[in-house]
Order: sequence, then structure tokens, then C-alpha cells
Amino acid sequence: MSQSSPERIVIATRESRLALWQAEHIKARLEALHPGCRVELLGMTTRGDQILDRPLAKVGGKGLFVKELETALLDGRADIAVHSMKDVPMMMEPEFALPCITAREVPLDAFVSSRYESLADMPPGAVVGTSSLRRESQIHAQYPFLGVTSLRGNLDTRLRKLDEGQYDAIILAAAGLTRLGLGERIRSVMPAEVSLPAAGQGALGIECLAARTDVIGWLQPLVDADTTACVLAERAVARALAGSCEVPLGAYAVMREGRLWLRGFVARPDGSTIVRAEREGAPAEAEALGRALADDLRAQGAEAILAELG
Ligand SMILES: NCc1[nH]cc(CCC(=O)O)c1CC(=O)O
Repeated sequence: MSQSSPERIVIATRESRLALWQAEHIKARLEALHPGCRVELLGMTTRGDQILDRPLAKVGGKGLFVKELETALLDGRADIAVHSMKDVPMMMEPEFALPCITAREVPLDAFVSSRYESLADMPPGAVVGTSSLRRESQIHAQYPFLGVTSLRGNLDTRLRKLDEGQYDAIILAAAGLTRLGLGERIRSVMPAEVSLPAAGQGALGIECLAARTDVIGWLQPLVDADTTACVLAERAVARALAGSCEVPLGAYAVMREGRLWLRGFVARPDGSTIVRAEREGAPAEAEALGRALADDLRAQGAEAILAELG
């Protein structure tokens, strides 16, 4: 087999149903791209999967979903790791690279309920389940008469808790539901104006060691340029504002007629203050656009919110 074609690729993956679906999806794409290559999954559990009794914001945020996968890259047990981009920390260690962001699915949030059509349809006192400060702050800002209660666990657990009546509705990423064939549970897709998504939501990223130029080459055909520009801009906003689970922050970019259209917000967790901004720019300047939008948000009041949240 030629030097440029891989004989074997090992994918490190979390073992949630969604993570395994995502890893299998990339496996199938790599097998189609590199006929004869043996693509295998190396499943593992991360701390993010184990800590279910409190909001991730309290125990360290996104890094909890990737650390063990990165260890498998470092010790050679795996060649790549497949992540939901929204779970990848904004700052990565220099020994790692993220050379491939694939085509995005629906990046928006989904309203899931058997009783109501949307947030606007819910009566005062009705309870929404989410553990995302991003989602919670936007609900409080627009629907202050609704209750918001913490919701942890994998996707199946969250749906079970809803079906058991612990909530009147829950909010999940539409991409997670559609990937697992649960699209019919989506009562309505939430417009970005109602629930601006998290940076990278709906996009898959493939991580490897920065030194693995061979792997980087193998992955290039899977790169989606438009999604990459959007996600880089969104992550630049979050990185510039020190984005983590602790800060209620959303960033969402779409490509329109060859230009990037980027929106962002920062809010107090109780939604009492919400600062929004938008910019458009060239895809090639995606990260600079994200940093400029972060400056706009700071200038419009985000600085004070971030200072309070520490
Ligand atoms: N850790 C939560 C998480 N990480 C990625 C997704 C959905 C899939 C994606 O955004 O690619 C979810 C579930 C959710 O937000 O409801």
C-alpha cells in the first residue's frame, strides 16, 4: 500500500451512544476514503461521563470529555480522537492538533416535550431541564416566568427523565437527536434568536498529535471548509472571552453568499443582563472576526459580566 495510504487507523472514543455513533460515522468515512485500511474503535470512559451528580461547570468543564482520549493519542494506543466540537476546550495543548472539522449538522438547540410546542407555549411555573448555563440564561432573559432545573446524563438518560415527568420540557442539541435517529422527539427546533448555540455545536472534530503529519494528510478529504470557518470564528469568540462552562456564552456563525455571518452573546446566569453582537467578514479571517466580536461584546457590557463570574 502506498506510503500516503494508511493500513490501520485507531479511533479513540467515549462510550456514550452519541460518541460511538460519531466515531462509527468517521470510521465509515475513512474506510470509504482509504479502501483496505483497517479502522478500529478504542472505547473509553472519561471523567465527564462519570461525574453526573453536579453541573459540569462546577467540576472543570469541557476538558473532562477529552483528557483520556488525548492520553491514548500520546501513548500510541490511538491515532485520532473524534469529538463533538462543542466539547473540545478552547485552548489545546501544543502537542495536539485538530486538523479536521467535518460538515456540520443542524447546529441549533431542540425543544423536546410531549406537552408543549415551544418555550413560548409554556405556562408560568412550567419547568425546563438543562444544565447548560448558555441555555438557562437565554430562557431566563426571554421567559423569566419559567423554571429551569439541572439536567445531567447522556442523551437517553435525559429523555428518560423527561418521560418520567421530572420536567415539562428539556433542551438538547438537535444534532445529537438526529444522529441517533431520535429526530421525532424534536417538538421544535429553536431559532438562533431564541437559543444561540454553543461554539462548535453540531460539528465533529478529529484530533491527533500535531507531529502526526501522516494522519493529518489522511484526514484532509474529510475537511469541510465552510464549517471549519464557522467553528473557528465561534471558538475565537469563546476563547477571547475565556469561554468555559462557567460563562453563559453563545457563538454561532453561518456562511452566507461566501461571507461569514457571526453572532454572539454573553449573559448573567439569571438572564438579568444579556449582551449581543454580530459581525460579518471573510472566511479566511474567521478567527480575527471572532476576536473582534468578542471585543464588541466586552465593550457593550460583557466585561462587567465576566468580571462578576470570575
Ligand atoms: N456534552 C454535551 C453535548 N456535546 C455535543 C452534543 C450534541 C452533538 C453536537 O453538538 O455535535 C451534546 C448534547 C447536547 O448539547 O444536547
